[in-house]
Amino acid sequence: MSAPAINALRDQIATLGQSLFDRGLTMGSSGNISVRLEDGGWLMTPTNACLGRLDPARISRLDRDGRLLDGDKPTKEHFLHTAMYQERPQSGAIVHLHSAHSVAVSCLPDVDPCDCIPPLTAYYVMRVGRLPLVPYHIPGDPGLGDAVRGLAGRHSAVLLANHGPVVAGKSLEAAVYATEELEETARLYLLLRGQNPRGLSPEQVAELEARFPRD
Ligand SMILES: O=C(O)[C@@H](O)C(=O)COP(=O)(O)O
Ligand SMILES: [Zn+2]
Repeated sequence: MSAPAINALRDQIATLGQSLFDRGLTMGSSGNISVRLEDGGWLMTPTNACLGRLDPARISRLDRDGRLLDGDKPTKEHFLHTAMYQERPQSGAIVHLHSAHSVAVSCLPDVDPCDCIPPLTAYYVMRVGRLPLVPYHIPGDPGLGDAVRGLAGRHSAVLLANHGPVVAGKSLEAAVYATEELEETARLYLLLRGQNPRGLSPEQVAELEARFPRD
């Protein structure tokens, strides 16, 4: 991959990171973003960086073995990102946020750990699908990578208990769109709690999955 192409990806991470941060989808220095490179390595946001103020030149570049090639020290969740990529060869980017409504759902005592949010809307099914809950781990625990590895082959998005969403997409733009859709649907789910909302039927979900296959 040429240096200009890698620099364009660095710029895109900074632009979309700022967009997410400016809309309050993650706070402070929370969240991290990565993009897979053609040589098998990755760009990852540095640890303790604010997604709203990323310097493209300081974004970490790792080789296929996870060694830092340039930029600052990568996110402490690099284990989590690389585990998800290993299970999802079709995915080109991953976004992890502390988006409030998704985090709120991740703290509820009664969510279905196999699927935390019901299929309320068509777009949610098209972009996210079934959302499993990953048991709580301390941030940066390599065990989080192992826990995600068992799920990521079948799910492009997972919800870390008492923490937040991790969403993969074919491209960075696709991963950001899916993360936004997840956050909006988490908000709807919380708005509708206690009202026995009518979700989509299994037949309606199956039709959407056949017509609009996810990555
Ligand atoms: O919650 C955490 O500590 C991490 O998952 C996170 O969101 C930010 O960590 P860094 O990417 O290492 O800054
Ligand atoms: Zn986090």
